[in-house]
Amino acid sequence: MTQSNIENAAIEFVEVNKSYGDLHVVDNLTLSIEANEFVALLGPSGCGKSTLLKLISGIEAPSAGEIYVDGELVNYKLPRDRNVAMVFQNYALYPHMTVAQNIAYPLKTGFRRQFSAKEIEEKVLRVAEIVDIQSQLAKLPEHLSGGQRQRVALARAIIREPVAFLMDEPLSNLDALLRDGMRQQLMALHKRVGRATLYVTHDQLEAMTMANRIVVLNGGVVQQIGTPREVFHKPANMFVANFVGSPTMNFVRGLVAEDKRSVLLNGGVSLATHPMPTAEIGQPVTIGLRPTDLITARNEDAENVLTGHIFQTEYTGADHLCSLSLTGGEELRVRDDGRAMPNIGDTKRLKVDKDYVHVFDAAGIRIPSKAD
Ligand SMILES: Nc1ncnc2c1ncn2[C@@H]1O[C@H](COP(=O)(O)OP(=O)(O)OP(=O)(O)O)[C@@H](O)[C@H]1O
Repeated sequence: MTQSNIENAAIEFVEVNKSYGDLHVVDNLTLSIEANEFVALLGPSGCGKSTLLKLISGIEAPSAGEIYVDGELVNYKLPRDRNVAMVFQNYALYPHMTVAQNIAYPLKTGFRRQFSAKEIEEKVLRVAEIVDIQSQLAKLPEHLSGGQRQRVALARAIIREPVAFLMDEPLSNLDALLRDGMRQQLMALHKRVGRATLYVTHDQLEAMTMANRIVVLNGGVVQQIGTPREVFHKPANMFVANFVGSPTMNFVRGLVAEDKRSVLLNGGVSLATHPMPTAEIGQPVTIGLRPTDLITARNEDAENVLTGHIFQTEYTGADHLCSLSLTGGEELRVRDDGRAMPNIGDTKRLKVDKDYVHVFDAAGIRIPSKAD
C-alpha cells in the first residue's frame, strides 16, 4: 500500500523494525502522529529515539515496515523529497552564512526552489519575527548566543512549512535557565505554527510539560504510549514508573491480600488498593509509591498509614526529601510537606490514598485495577 489508512496522520510507522547488523534498535513500532500533535519520544541513551527521527527524514532506511508522511509512503523517497524538517541538538548552522542566509537555505534547495529573491527575503523576515531573531539577520552564527543559534535553527525549519518537525534534543546544549525559557517558547511556537512535532528527549520533565502524548522507549521497545497524565498516573510497567516523575517512585515488596483490594507489605502493614480482579491471592508484587503521594498522616488516620524513621534528609529549597526506614525494613523517600526542618531519627507517619498505590507483578508489569 502506498497510501496510509489513517486519516489525518502526519507521520505513521507501521510495524517498523531497524537493525544495525545484529543490534536490533527499533522493535516492531506502530505509531501514528496526528497533524498538530506534539509527541515526545522519551527514553534513556541508546534506546533508539534518534534512529526513529532518522528513519522519517530518510537518513536511515528501515529494515522492515512502512513509514508514511502526510499519508504517503516515503520508504523509497529521497530525504529532500520528504516534507519534514529536522532540528538538531548542535543546531547544524552553516558557519560561513549569515543568519538570513541560513534561514533562507531550504528555499534555495530541494523541491522548494521556485521562490524569487524578494519572496525569499519576505519569508525570512516573517519567520525571523516568529522566533524573535529579526535583529540578528546580518550576523554570522559564531556571533550569536546558544539560545539565538537555536532560534535560527528553528526558523530554518519553519520556513520549509513542513508537514512535521523532527526535533532531536534541541535544548540539551543550553544552560538550565535558558532551557526553561526555550521550553516555553517552543510550546508557544507549536501553538502558533501548529504542525506535528516529534520531539526526542531523555528529560522526562521536558516530555511531561510539552507533549500531548509521550512514547516511552527502552531498548528499542515501546513501553507505553499515552498522555503525560496517563504515563504518570497509570505507568504500564516499572520501567515507565521509574523513568517518569521526579523524585523517582519508591518500590517496596509485598503480597496480594485475600480480598484482592489490598496488598500486604513486608512487616505486616496493609495498604488498600482499588480492586484488582486479575491478581492472584498471595501473588508476590512490587508496590510503587511516589514520594509526592505520601503525605503526613493526621492523628486520627489509621488506614493506609506507613510508619518509619528518618535516616537521611535532602534539602531542595522548595521542600525536604526524607529517606525513611519502615518498620518492615524497607526504605522510602518522601517529600516533606512541612516547613520545619526534619531531624534524623524522627518518626514519621505517612498516609497514601489508594488512588496512588501502584502494583506491579513479578515481571514488573502493572496489575490493572478497576480504576484503570
Ligand atoms: N549507524 C549506526 N551503526 C551502528 N549502530 C548504530 C548506528 N546508529 C545508532 N546505532 C546504535 O543504535 C542504538 C540506538 O541509537 P540512537 O542514536 O537511536 O539512540 P538514542 O536513544 O537517540 O540515544 P541518545 O539519547 O544517546 O542520542 C545505539 O545502541 C547506537 O549505538
